[in-house]
Amino acid sequence: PWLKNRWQYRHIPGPFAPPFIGNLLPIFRMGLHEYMMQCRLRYGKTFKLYLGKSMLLVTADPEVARKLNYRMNNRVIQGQLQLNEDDQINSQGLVVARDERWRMLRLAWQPTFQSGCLESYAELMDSSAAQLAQSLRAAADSGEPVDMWRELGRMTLHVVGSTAYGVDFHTLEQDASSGAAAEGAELIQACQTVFAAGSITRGSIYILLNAVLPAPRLVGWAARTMPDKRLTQLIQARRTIRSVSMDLINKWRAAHPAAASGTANGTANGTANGIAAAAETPLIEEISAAVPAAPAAAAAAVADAAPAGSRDQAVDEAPAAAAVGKGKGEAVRRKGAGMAPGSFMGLMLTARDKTNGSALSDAAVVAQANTFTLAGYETTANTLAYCVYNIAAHPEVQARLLAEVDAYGRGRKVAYKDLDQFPYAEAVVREALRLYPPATMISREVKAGGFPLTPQVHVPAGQQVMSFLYGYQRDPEYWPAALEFRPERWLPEGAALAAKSPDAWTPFGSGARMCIGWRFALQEAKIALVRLYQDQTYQLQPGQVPLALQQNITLSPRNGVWVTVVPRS
Ligand code: HEM
Repeated sequence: PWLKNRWQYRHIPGPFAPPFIGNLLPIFRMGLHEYMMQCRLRYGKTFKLYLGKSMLLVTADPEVARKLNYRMNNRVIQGQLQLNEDDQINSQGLVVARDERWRMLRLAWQPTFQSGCLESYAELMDSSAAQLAQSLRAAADSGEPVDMWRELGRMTLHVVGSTAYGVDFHTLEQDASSGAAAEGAELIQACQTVFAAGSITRGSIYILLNAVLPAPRLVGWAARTMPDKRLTQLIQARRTIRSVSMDLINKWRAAHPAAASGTANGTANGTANGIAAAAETPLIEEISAAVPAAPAAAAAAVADAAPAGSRDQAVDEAPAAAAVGKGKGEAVRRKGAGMAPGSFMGLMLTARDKTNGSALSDAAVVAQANTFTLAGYETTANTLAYCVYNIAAHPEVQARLLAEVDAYGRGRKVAYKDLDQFPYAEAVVREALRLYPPATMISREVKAGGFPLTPQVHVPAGQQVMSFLYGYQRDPEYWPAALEFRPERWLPEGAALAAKSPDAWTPFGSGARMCIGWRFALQEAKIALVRLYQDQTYQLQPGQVPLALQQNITLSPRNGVWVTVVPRS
């Protein structure tokens, strides 16, 4: 395939790539996102590069990316090491699922993100943000610098616990040395490890070998037999997250005995924290007996949803660059069927495949919960950390944000009905997502019929194409003052700085497979910004401008965002 690829795509420009290692050396040196940016500048909007032995076909043209994302529904998850049952479990999550299975899962997830639910999450998000602000107050008193990236991660995980599962993950407690707070700290550590250790450049040597050597089984065998430190940490971290998910299933079953009684392993067999027990729990097991009907609200919501994959639905939902600042999502304020916070697990456990009536196995439910926990943790924490960094680095932005926050009222809860009162905070979030998109590129597998990547190159079915959104979101062809942090470009007054293409801002992807949590994330970020700036500001520790970035699974601050917390008078 290596030789065939090189021949077949010889007309697509790209850097010289030696066999096996491909372009890994410069990628190691400057990071994948920066290297791809260089390729974009040197070779144009369509190029190829080699991530070890695998070729990446890349488009940095937002219009081509839109066509690709709307037409293709599967993504390729590259070079996964198959180590243990956690890999089998995680391959069933919504991010990885394909075709009909993905469609079924997407429908099952959807009610969680409808307006009715988002409304009920607002209070929980507000409470988590207020708790974080309160805990940062202690840092203000002591004058000790804090890493806002990590602090914000404590909050985003707290929000996942309360909104999706109706539990307190205890990640916001000040003293994490024992009890539930220590378990919360363990969960945070596990999430951080998954994101840090899963990358080619910073992860286990076996992840690198798997990218380079054309012998995945051999590498898999060696990794299982002689795991290195990073891999051992990764395996342990995944086990921790899975245990928490399993514990949440058990808790749900214990709290809903009537609904759970119909399930094969519907007994609450967790220990106090579930972490020890879950490792022994037989996970890969189908729910065989009659399954209770989905909760009425969920069923109604699923029935109402447009068929996933339809272009209309995606267009309706997509937060296109051009639309922002005008209607600001009236469409997304449609009232959905209200689900109580914490219903995610119930939705998953009672979801059924319409085609054959089967329920999700426990493994599949664990996979969805793992996905929610991880997706809800890292991306939003990164986004908010980029906001804090940029606000601190731009005094004029901070002044305007503070004016908006003060106009609402210091110490006041941020209510869902008032979210329209923070256009500037929203502009800050959108601008941070433009310059620092946590996902720098997204993948699609070309389906039958192929895809016209350029007028000369028709990509055949099965091939992966990446949309390099980090590239076009920073491209002066689409953005005036492209590399400047200018939130006003998202407001009517900043029309001269607005995007020149409605497709040039896609931090959440696009098409039917677009991020399912985008409204959740924007809402959380906005509420958090208001709360965090009500009583304090954050001053950057010296030496952090420009911010050092690194591309692991997400684009994250390489050394965190270190600030001193300054109380407001
Ligand atoms: C600022 C925060 C976030 C960013 C920047 C982000 C970005 C993305 C992107 C770029 C994709 C791929 C879209 C595509 O392929 O077209 C994605 C998918 C996904 N995101 Fe997010 N995301 C964020 C927050 C969240 C949250 C809070 C959740 C909720 C739990 C979430 C859950 C997911 C899931 C499940 C998918 C896969 C959807 C599918 O394949 O159908 N994300 N996200």
